Order: sequence, then C-alpha cells, then structure tokens
Amino acid sequence: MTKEVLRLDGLRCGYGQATVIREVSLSIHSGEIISILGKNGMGKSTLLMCIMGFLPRQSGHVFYNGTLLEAGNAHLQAEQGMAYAQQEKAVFQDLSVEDNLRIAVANKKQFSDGLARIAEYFPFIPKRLNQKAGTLSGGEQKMLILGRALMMRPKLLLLDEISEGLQPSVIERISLVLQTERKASSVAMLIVEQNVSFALKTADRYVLLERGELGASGGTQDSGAKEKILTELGV
Ligand SMILES: Nc1ncnc2c1ncn2[C@@H]1O[C@H](COP(=O)(O)OP(=O)(O)OP(=O)(O)O)[C@@H](O)[C@H]1O
Repeated sequence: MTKEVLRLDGLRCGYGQATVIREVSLSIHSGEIISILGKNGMGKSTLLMCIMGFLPRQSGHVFYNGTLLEAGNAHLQAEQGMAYAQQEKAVFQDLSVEDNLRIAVANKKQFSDGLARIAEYFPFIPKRLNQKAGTLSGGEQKMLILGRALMMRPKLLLLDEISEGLQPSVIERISLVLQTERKASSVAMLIVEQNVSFALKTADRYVLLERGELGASGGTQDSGAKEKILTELGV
C-alpha cells in the first residue's frame, strides 16, 4: 500500500470574500502523478496557492502526510518536503543560476549533491551557473524552476503549467524527467495543466477543474480519455 501524501477535504478558498475553489476533495499517494486540467481562469493556480497556504482557507482542510496544515506556513511546508513551482515570477531574474538554486537548499553539501542529480536531467545547468537567470531562454528558465524544485528531494511536487510556452522537444524531456523522478524517489506530483497531451503522457490520473469544482476524472490510459477531456473542455 502506498502512503497518502496529500488529502484535501472539502477545500474552499479564494480572494477576500470571493470564493474560487469550491469543495475540492482529493487524495494523492506517494509515487502518484495527478493532473488537474482546466481552461483559463478555472482556479488551477488558486488551488495550488491554497494548498501551499498562500491563501487563507474559507473552509475545509489540507492534510500532508496525515497532519493538518494551517494556512500561512509555506516556508514550513517547503522544509517538510513540499515543492511548488509557480507559473509566474518563479525565477529571480537578476540572480545567477547558482543563486537561484542555492535558495532551495540548506547547505553546500545539499547544493553539490542536488546539482549532480539535476545535471543528469538538465546538463546545461551546471555549465551556466554564473549566468543571470533572467538571460536564460524561456524553456531554460522552466527547466531551472523544475531543477530547483527537484534539488529539494520533495515528497510532494506541485507544478503550475510547467509545459506552458515550451517547444515539443522540451515538453517531452520534462515529461520524461517527471516520470524518472517519480520512479527514483516516489515523489507524489500534482500537475496543473492546459496541455492535455502532456498531462495524459505524464500523469496516472486526471481531474477536470471547472469554475473551482472538480469535474470528470479518470485514468490517463483509459480508452477515449483524450476525446472525453477535449469534449468536456469544449476545445
Ligand atoms: N489575486 C487575485 N485576486 C482576485 N481574484 C483573483 C486573483 N488571482 C486570480 N483571481 C481570480 O481567480 C479565478 C481563478 O484564477 P486562477 O489563476 O486560479 O485560474 P487558472 O485556472 O490558473 O487560470 P490560467 O490557466 O489562466 O492560469 C479567476 O477568475 C481570477 O480572475
């Protein structure tokens, strides 16, 4: 039996009085990859921010490894193995690649071990340590964001549209990295996506998010899954 890493129970969350996430209940086990799919504005990023505790919960609960999480403790959650690669402003543009990576680790040993690990996935990273991160290409910045998250050896990885704006070969590489890492470390992943092909290739299960509520769900390898998702999304 795999261990339940994250459980959401009737989670409601939003901005001020406005509710965006409505009664979301979901469970993820170690080694499992779940993709949340939805169109623009459905609440995908809000859901991840709520899990990380950046937004107050209006009701419901978030459990991580069986422990109830309070909002407002993102730093603590990161220390406990939750890595979050946000969609925007995730790279410190004026800092070097090395300094962007150092933020994720506690000491020199973790940095050198982590760098060796992610160098296998993204060989350009150790060669560009002194380059300002803001001068990397968009695709390279995405790989830096993912590399930084993986350096932490997370138990739970939350990825917000990591495939957005990337060319097919980079998307393919990222999908392989995620699957390799899941096998190697049993990390659980919640990947928020608009790219249905990437999500189906990478994840075990998908769940649609429609105006903040969970909708249709299934196995990514179920026959007709892609057609069902595209119909539900109306694309
Ligand atoms: N800081 C904010 N204050 C108020 N409302 C917000 C804020 N951020 C997002 N929203 C609203 O919350 C809703 C969900 O937005 P969210 O960014 O979570 O959607 P999304 O599914 O991630 O969309 P996209 O795929 O375009 O990134 C939208 O209606 C958006 O306008």
